[in-house]
Amino acid sequence: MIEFRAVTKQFPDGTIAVNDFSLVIPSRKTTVLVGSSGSGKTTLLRMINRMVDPTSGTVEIDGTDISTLPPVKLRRSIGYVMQNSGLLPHRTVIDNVATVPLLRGVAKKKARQDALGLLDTVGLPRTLADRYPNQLSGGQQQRVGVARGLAVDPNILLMDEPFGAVDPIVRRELQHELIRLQQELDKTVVFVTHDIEEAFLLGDQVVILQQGGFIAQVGSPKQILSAPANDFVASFVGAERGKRALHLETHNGNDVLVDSEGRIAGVLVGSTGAAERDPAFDSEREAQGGVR
Ligand SMILES: Nc1ncnc2c1ncn2[C@@H]1O[C@H](COP(=O)(O)OP(=O)(O)OP(=O)(O)O)[C@@H](O)[C@H]1O
Repeated sequence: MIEFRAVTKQFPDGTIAVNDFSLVIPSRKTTVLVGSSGSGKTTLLRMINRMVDPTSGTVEIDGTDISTLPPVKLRRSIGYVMQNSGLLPHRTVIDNVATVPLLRGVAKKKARQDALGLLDTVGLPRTLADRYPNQLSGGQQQRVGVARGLAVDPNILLMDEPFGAVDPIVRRELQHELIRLQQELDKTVVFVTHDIEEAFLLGDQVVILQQGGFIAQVGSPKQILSAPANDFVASFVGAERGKRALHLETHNGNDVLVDSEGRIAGVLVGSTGAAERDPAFDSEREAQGGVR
């Protein structure tokens, strides 16, 4: 469990990025921080691995105040995946994935072997192992980024807009891969996005933020969709804009996210998942123009 207790971050230029923020992030679930640009999402994420330290307040992991832990050691024990994959351009795929384990002293042969296994995990063919990042598609690069984030077998995986730079179809593929991975790996995932649809698809817990890291609402997608806490949340969810208004429907016993034009955006995490394998569901999706 990760806990923020009354955390404030003021940068040296006086900007208060996060003001008196408190939140419990449960273990082995996906928590999504969603909000518009500048609401403090990245700052909050980076406080979990001490890339940023709070000005006041504490961040705890499993009851330990992380300000008492050495930052580099902490950082190397937590997976971090960022937008544009953050891969080192002059290193091959396999070397990128193995970087942190090597830094932590894992033998070269084992680090390489483990890295090949991680390519399997994220659905990349091993034949890509010796390519350089610029020889991969954007989606493949992001998968390598996820493999690298998983390379130290972390309990916690931080993801900062990891799918923000890829086209919508690849983005949807990566989102579904992440749902699959999460069912398999059972990590505590903290995911940042400005896309509410992505937040609802991936999050067990969704945190809607306003400027200064002010929590407009926190809850499961179902709770937020069925009872937006205030006008801000309602308009963020799209309830008042009409066009992209999201709502829940039940299909084959699953909670399905549907937009105002009747298109199915996906099956909510925590649903049984049966609909994704149900041919009836596929034909229904096709009839509605498919998953976007
Ligand atoms: N190093 C810094 N120095 C000064 N101000 C900063 C610094 N980093 C972030 N900020 C400011 O803190 C606020 C929150 O920034 P942050 O990057 O956490 O927001 P965000 O929600 O992740 O935004 P985005 O979606 O655009 O990435 C913004 O006003 C930003 O300009």
